[in-house]
Amino acid sequence: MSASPARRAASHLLETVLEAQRPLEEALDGVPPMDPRDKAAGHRIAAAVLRRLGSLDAAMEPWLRRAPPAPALRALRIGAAELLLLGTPPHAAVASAVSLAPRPLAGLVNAVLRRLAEAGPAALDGLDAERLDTPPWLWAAWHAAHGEAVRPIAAAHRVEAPLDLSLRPGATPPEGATLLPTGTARLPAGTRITELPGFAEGDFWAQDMAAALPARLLAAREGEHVADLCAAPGGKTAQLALTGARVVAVERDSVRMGRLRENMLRLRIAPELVCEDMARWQPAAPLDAVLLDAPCTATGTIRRHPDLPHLRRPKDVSKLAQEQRRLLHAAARMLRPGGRMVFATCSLQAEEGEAHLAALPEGMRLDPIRPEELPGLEGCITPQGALRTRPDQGPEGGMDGFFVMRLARVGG
Ligand SMILES: C[S@@+](CC[C@H](N)C(=O)[O-])C[C@H]1O[C@@H](n2cnc3c(N)ncnc32)[C@H](O)[C@@H]1O
Repeated sequence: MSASPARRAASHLLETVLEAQRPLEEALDGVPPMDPRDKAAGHRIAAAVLRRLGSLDAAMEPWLRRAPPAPALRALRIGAAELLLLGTPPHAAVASAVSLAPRPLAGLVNAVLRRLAEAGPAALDGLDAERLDTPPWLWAAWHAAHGEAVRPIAAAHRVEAPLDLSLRPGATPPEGATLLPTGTARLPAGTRITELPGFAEGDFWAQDMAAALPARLLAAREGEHVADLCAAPGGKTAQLALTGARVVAVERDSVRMGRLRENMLRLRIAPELVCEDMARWQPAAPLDAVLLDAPCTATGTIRRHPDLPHLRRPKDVSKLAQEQRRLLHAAARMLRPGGRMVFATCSLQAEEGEAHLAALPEGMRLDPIRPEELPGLEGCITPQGALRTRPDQGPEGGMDGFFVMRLARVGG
């Protein structure tokens, strides 16, 4: 038996993420041409392995004397995920994993997976899944930042996020969607946005419920001159432009700017586009408001990107936090007296969030977020008036982890 295209795709994805240390999205682009359904099935298997890697390895450990070579380990992990998490019939899961393994190691893969098939999903019982599936440095950082919530945060990462949509004003939510109190329409995980009626017409775009909050908190008004300073792929640009404000979208990466352009075309929005490092860009006149959705480790989006815990390192956090400070200061210089800024990161790391409150740019003060601005999420407002969301919070299905603070330039 030769391995199915879906399992070969899964193996390629795992090799690219875990061994080559490249992002899953990039790995997906590199999958050899195949039926899209096979590719989607391979993606689903690889994502399950990445989400539960520690647990799967722990479940197999009793039958492994030492770590097998990488190709055999990949086959074992794929087989284990299918047996323990994805409900694949045992004979198919074992046989296909065996066919993925290099010849001399096929016997080992067969022996281990047969034992695992006998145990079934109960092989995961009693394991400390939250800890096993979270790199220790992230666990420690989240424990320091969020206390006992570290465990529910880790548990939330086991589940794929729903598809959240931001709607164009006046658009009807797609059938079957739940309308959340903040205005986001929520559909089950795995829903394909491009297949929803209204997609081509630009009635909505994908945007996590928490990701829709920063632009709302900026409260741009018709006629105001506003910049979205780290704009691609443009979810927040769309929100700002649909208020009637005059929006300029600044993005440094030309490929990502191309995606933003396409999204704006579909949504029938025409902001001004500037492809440049925002720290070098100067508006023609001081601005009324800026949104700075700064580059970050994105650890608040692990439910959507299960590769992140395997790719990020502690040094990335400090490097990005430093870059965020640089951009924060540059953004502050663009505002008129009285002008507003919303700073956001989709990170759970305090260094990329709460720590910035202690070092505001000169001439800027905190403009505390008020509970009445966020009905249903009042508990996510920090004592200082910033917003902290976590994946274990919010309505059924959770939300991404974001830090958001609103600042105002003194005077005016
Ligand atoms: C968190 S993403 C923005 C997501 C976007 N705001 C949205 O809602 O769709 C950060 C973006 O900032 C861009 N970026 C990073 N550094 C930048 C800089 N110095 N100037 C402009 N854009 C930058 C990245 O290429 C990336 O597209």
